[in-house]
Amino acid sequence: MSKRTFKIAVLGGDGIGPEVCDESVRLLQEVERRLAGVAFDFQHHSVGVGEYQRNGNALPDSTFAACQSSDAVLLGAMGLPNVRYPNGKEIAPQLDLRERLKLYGGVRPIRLFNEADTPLKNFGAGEIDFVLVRESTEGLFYGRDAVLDPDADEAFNTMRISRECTEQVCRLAFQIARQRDGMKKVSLIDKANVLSSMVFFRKVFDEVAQEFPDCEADHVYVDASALFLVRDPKRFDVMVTENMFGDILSDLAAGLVGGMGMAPSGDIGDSAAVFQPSHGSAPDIAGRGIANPIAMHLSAAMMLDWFDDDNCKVGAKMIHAAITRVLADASKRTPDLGGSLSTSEMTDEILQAL
Ligand SMILES: NC(=O)C1=CN([C@@H]2O[C@H](COP(=O)(O)OP(=O)(O)OC[C@H]3O[C@@H](n4cnc5c(N)ncnc54)[C@H](O)[C@@H]3O)[C@@H](O)[C@H]2O)C=CC1
Ligand SMILES: CC(C)CC(=O)C(=O)O
Ligand SMILES: [Mg+2]
Repeated sequence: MSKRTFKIAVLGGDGIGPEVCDESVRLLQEVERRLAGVAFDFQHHSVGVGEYQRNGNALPDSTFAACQSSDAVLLGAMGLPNVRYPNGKEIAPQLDLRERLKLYGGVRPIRLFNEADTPLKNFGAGEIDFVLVRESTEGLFYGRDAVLDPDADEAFNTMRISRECTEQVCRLAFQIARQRDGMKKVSLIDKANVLSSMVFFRKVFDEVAQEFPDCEADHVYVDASALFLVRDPKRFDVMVTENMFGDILSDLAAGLVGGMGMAPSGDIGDSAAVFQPSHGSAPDIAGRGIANPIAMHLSAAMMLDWFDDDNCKVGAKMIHAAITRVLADASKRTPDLGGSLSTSEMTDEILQAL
């Protein structure tokens, strides 16, 4: 039987990025061995701060071309707080990737695997379970190219909300709600009480909602949503919001289920996708082999699920089930969650549970 081959561009990046990314490649290779009919062709590329320091370009053209021609990109993390472009901003080629590949949908699932990992009281495994969908190519991040005038007494960044991206991201959110075994409810997180850009976002959301009469459409202001996430996360099924609000709320949401090491992500477009944890390069723990690889592994599972292939979907379920089994035992944790396992020991546990 001939195997279907998926070409995967692997961009480890900076800090703990390569540490967790290499572990996910190891996990995927084991999944590949166990699945009939699927092969993964991993192609590693150097990106991020190291590449910028060596060659002056954090995302070389050849690497971008490789990402374009791959079936998906697996990315660790990029950027370091102390390494900046001459204009003062951090090296963040992951944002260029999202924009250039038109990855409008930043899909960030939040799930509690074990009651031991949440700071909230009275929430058991699976009782915090929602998806935050963040528009990933515009919003307030659109203003990131604004040039700072060193002599000016004020600075501006523009928020862009386009009909095209808003329709796309809202449609994606409703499609996810439809597929999930949940309340089939999409909550728009906005600031339509203050910003006209958000009034427009809400108008487009309400129009898209008409296409999904089987789903409930809800509006929550972003400040109140921060409160509700902490007080009553069960009110959310799928949330959809602009780029910066989603960036902030997705870290808050990660904190409900054990922190950044538990928060996977996929940046989805119509013809490309990048899968990476929601966390950054974590320079405070980089180089010690103690990063939690679960967010990266769950992102890898999202990638398999996104491939239009039944075998890969089985592989995604295998990874999810193995992680669920391992995390059911609260003693199996990396130090961020109070345990003593290293990054590779945590992966070994998951491999054994596959
Ligand atoms: N997608 C990306 O590539 C992202 C890159 N960044 C960049 O990463 C750098 C560091 O940013 P921070 O604000 O410190 O955010 P961060 O997400 O890297 O770290 C925040 C906190 O979470 C912890 N943490 C993160 N991932 C972890 C893991 N897998 N296991 C255990 N603990 C983990 C860190 O140790 C730290 O205490 C910055 O240069 C930032 O711009 C930040 C977020 C996303
Ligand atoms: C460089 C950052 C803006 C990336 C980030 O924080 C994220 O993807 O969540
Ligand atoms: Mg973030």
